[in-house]
Amino acid sequence: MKIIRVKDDREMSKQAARRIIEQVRQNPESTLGLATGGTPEGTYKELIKDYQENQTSYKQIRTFNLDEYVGLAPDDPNSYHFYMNQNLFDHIDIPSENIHLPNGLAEDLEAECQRYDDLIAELDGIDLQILGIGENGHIGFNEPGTSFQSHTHVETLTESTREANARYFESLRDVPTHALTMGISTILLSREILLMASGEHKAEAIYKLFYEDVDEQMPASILKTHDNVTLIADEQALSRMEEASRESM
Ligand SMILES: O=P(O)(O)OC[C@H]1O[C@](O)(CO)[C@@H](O)[C@@H]1O
Repeated sequence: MKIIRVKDDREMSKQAARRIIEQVRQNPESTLGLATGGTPEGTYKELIKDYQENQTSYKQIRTFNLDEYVGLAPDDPNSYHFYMNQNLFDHIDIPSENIHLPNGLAEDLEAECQRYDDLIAELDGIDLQILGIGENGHIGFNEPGTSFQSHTHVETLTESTREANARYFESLRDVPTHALTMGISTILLSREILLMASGEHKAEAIYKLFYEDVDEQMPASILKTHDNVTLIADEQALSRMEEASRESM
């Protein structure tokens, strides 16, 4: 895993945006895998800025988001559909038919998961996948204990994830208990992965990522087996890992 160490969230966002823009320019028909949450917000702002200043076009780009809450409609302000429209899609020239997120309102959730995986495969997979990391090491919504062989599936959210994401909701009670998420094996099929982390609250997860074995209890640890992963992390997120490496010298 390649590591790019940056000063802060702003630098992380710029570095990630730079790589995404390069991908879009080199292959305007790329398929991007996108994430939600706090981590990629600055990156999406940078993409919008670049679109306005340099007219980088997304007309032929296709996107697949990692996850969506079960039970939230696309126009629900807490849904990841809404987040993506507000934070990126409404501000660039991507056609709506090129945008894909799992449908959290599907009547048959199992069939919806299968449809999502089939569509990713049909469109020849993901060229560049953006990932954040949960404080408990989750990627997408794959919580600790999820099989590394998992495909897109319904995940029961842990209390710690619901608490971490409650900041977007009126109260913890409103945070859905389940989500649809690309599985670990779905994520690993991406040809390139950009993992992003910023802030001290991510320091423990990043430390475990490097200092603990590849284990299903630490979902992000599987990324160490992929041959094209770059971690872009800021000083705070790297602090615990760097402290441990200093101590072992
Ligand atoms: O970026 P945050 O808000 O810290 O969340 C970490 C990860 O957890 C999720 O919210 C769950 O999918 C991701 O969107 C994100 O990458």
